[in-house]
Amino acid sequence: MTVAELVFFSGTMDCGKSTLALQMHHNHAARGRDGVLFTRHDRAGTATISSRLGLTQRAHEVGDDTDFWSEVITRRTHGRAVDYLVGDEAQFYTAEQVEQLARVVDELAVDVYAFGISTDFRARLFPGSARLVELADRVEVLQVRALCWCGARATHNARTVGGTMVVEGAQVVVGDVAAGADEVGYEVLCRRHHMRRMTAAAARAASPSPQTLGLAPAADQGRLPLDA
Ligand SMILES: Nc1ncnc2c1ncn2[C@@H]1O[C@H](COP(=O)(O)OP(=O)(O)O)[C@@H](O)[C@H]1O
Ligand SMILES: Cc1cn([C@H]2C[C@H](O)[C@@H](COP(=O)(O)O)O2)c(=O)[nH]c1=O
Repeated sequence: MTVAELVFFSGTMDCGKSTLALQMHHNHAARGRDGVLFTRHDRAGTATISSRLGLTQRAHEVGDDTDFWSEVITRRTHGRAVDYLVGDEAQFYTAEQVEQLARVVDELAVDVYAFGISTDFRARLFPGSARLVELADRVEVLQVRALCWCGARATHNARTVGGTMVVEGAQVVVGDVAAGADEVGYEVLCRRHHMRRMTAAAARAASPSPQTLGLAPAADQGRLPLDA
């Protein structure tokens, strides 16, 4: 008999979190464990967990009024086992909801696997992610590396409009890394380029063909492309 855990699987956007969430659910369900899926504000729409690899699955949409303790108790009262919860887009959960998740682990012996980005476009922790870092038994960084345009490991999420990084705006704006030219989008960057606000488009503008030369743009002067 293992002790239940609260695990926070964290990484930048587009590093495979939702894919792993659905894989973990599949593997646990295949062994007869009873799990419940939750998400909040998935790009693909309400009450959905979607992976860029093409998997999608229905899930329960978390709202401000969701109480994870009640969610488990109600199901158990109706005869379900509820062995584990999978929570995607956990950065959007409230700090109080993360505390409910910790209580579900400790007092109801339910495993909780939470997936989300840690920091927003300004490199500030989301309140839900901050509480997860504070309370989780383990924080797991995903093994698949999302890469900055320079080839370094991407560690930060930039918000872009037409390829230009913006630093003003609401903390929550649902979007994707593959956004159209005039849309609000996102791009993953290493810290160095996040702090310099140097997106791929900005790097191209600074030096038209850095990849051809095998050198970082002059304005950047540093790591070689794909020197991860
Ligand atoms: N066409 C593709 N071929 C192979 N892998 C892909 C493709 N598109 C996306 N991926 C993989 O899917 C990952 C994104 O998975 P996803 O679960 O949607 O990420 P997250 O939930 O972290 O934003 C990418 O990092 C990449 O490894
Ligand atoms: C950086 C940042 C991201 N978001 C949104 C954008 C996406 O809808 C999700 C992250 O989804 P993914 O599955 O990890 O790709 O978060 C946001 O609202 N605010 C931000 O600062």
